[in-house]
Amino acid sequence: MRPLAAAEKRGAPAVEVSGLVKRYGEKVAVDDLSFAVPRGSVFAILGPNGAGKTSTVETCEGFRRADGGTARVLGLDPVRDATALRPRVGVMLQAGGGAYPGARTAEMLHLVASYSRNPIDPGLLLDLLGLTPVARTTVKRLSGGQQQRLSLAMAVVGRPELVFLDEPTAGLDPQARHVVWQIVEALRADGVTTVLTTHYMDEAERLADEVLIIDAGQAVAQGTPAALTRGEQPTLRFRADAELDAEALLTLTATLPSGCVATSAGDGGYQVTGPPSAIGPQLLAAVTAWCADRAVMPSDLQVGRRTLEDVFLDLTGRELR
Ligand SMILES: Nc1ncnc2c1ncn2[C@@H]1O[C@H](COP(=O)(O)OP(=O)(O)OP(=O)(O)O)[C@@H](O)[C@H]1O
Repeated sequence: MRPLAAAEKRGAPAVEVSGLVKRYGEKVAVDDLSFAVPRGSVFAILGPNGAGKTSTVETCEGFRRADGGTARVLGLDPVRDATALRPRVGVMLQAGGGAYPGARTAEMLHLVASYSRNPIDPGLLLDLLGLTPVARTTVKRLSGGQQQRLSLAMAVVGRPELVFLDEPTAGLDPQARHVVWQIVEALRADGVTTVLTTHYMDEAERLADEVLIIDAGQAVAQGTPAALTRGEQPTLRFRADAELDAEALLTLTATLPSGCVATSAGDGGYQVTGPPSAIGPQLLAAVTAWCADRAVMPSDLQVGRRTLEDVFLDLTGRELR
């Protein structure tokens, strides 16, 4: 058995980033970012396009050098100790990169598996990820989604201790997304640490033990999804098949229990906020009665806590996508 590294003995984080700075010329992509990923956890880095997610993980993967601060991975330096880290860390690059275009799918996965002492059965992974029908197809002929799934298989086949997944489900169909989620859950059950980047809030909420929200290279919030979305104000949300202008929203507000206010949430969506005691059956009845009076059909009606997207909007005034 491999002797335990000193960092493991101390229960040190799997990844520890401290004051990280990454620049491209004048552009500061990562701006004094610090976070720690506990071993065995799923850690999601969430942020809009260009927030600095890929720059951060690629620095941790040893593909980029930090311009300031430090990144420690399994207690080691990702650039200097790259050789020692390679068998212990799985990497899934953005958009499914990393496979040789001329290799066949199964051949590629067997090759990666051959670098590991105790790999997962490649055939099993191909099956699980729906790649068996294209096992003999060359990588360059795979669809984008198939390349992405192969890239995930390559990241996990060697039973790494830590996996970096850069937007693992971007562009995948719902069924493939669920398979990816199941794999991440299986990794966690096996004690593997996963760091993933995403701009899907539902993915982060479903998978992550801890979420770091970044914007313009800086951390804007960090915590468990439950802690981040534990809003002071529960909210009722709905969509309507007709536009509700400011005047309509005022008349709706006037019919609601005291303290409740109806506002537009943009994009055909509306929300009612108010004191927690008022967000209940009476409110629901008042909203639907008002809609019925005006022959407005409400849809996607839900009462609940804030989503990570709401948190992000509150923090930055911008949408997550
Ligand atoms: N090689 C590069 N050269 C110049 N600028 C870069 C380079 N890579 C990234 N950037 C810039 O750095 C910023 C952060 O990019 P990065 O890819 O890390 O963000 P991201 O959060 O992963 O975005 P996305 O969700 O679009 O993948 C962006 O403004 C991007 O344009």
